[in-house]
Amino acid sequence: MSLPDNERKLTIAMPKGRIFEEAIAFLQQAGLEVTRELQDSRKLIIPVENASLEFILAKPTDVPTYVEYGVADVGVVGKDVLLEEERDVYELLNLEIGYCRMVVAGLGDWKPAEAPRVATKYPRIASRYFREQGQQVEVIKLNGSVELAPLIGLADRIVDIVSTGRTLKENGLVELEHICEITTRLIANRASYRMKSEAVDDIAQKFLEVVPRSRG
Ligand SMILES: Nc1ncnc2c1ncn2[C@@H]1O[C@H](COP(=O)(O)OP(=O)(O)OP(=O)(O)O)[C@@H](O)[C@H]1O
Ligand SMILES: O=P(O)(O)OC[C@H]1O[C@H](OP(=O)(O)OP(=O)(O)O)[C@H](O)[C@@H]1O
Repeated sequence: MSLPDNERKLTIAMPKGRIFEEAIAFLQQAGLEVTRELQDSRKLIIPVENASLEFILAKPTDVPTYVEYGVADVGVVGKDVLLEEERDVYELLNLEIGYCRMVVAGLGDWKPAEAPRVATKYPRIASRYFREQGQQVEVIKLNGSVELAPLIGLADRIVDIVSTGRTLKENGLVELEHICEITTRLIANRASYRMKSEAVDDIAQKFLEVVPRSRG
């Protein structure tokens, strides 16, 4: 028995930006049809005819929002965003791409301050981490160029993502504490997971077969 269209068609939220190309390569390896339109155009909604699929291209931090509200059934997003946004979604699979790590960093001669201030794009992750460490700090939210903060005296430490380590090094900062490893995840809307279980399982299964190849 074939399912009605609204139970088969799956909307996938994809993150624009840094992990887009790696995520697209992952989709291709999983056998999904990746059209020129998805790769090259400025369109934000890209249907895949014949495949009962539709992609929406979102800012990475918004992917869990689209999925929580069910306007996307599934989404591809970094663990950092999931930890920070705390959206009510299912985390289905670790795709093991987009590897980076979340760290505490500071100047090489860093010493504990009397009124410690931590600058970050990730205030929830930072607050949770220092609370768990039993340390009282003031967390200052920035939207980018976080490494600037200790250099100009806004904060004594930062919580940020490191991948090559180049940004820290070129700004005279060092990694002080490791918070967690970050990779890209497949997430699902809770209702879609039940109502469109066949289509969601199909994607998850296809992705699962690619994971061992992305490891390493
Ligand atoms: N070196 C890195 N720095 C930041 N994010 C990285 C890095 N390596 C992998 N990632 C992943 O890429 C995602 C961020 O992508 P991107 O920088 O395009 O998003 P953004 O932070 O919304 O962009 P913008 O810089 O425009 O605000 C993160 O959620 C993370 O999982
Ligand atoms: O270890 P690296 O390979 O140097 O990468 C880490 C840098 O990349 C990210 O910044 P991004 O380029 O997204 O710019 P932003 O500072 O505006 O967030 C992150 O916040 C670090 O600053």
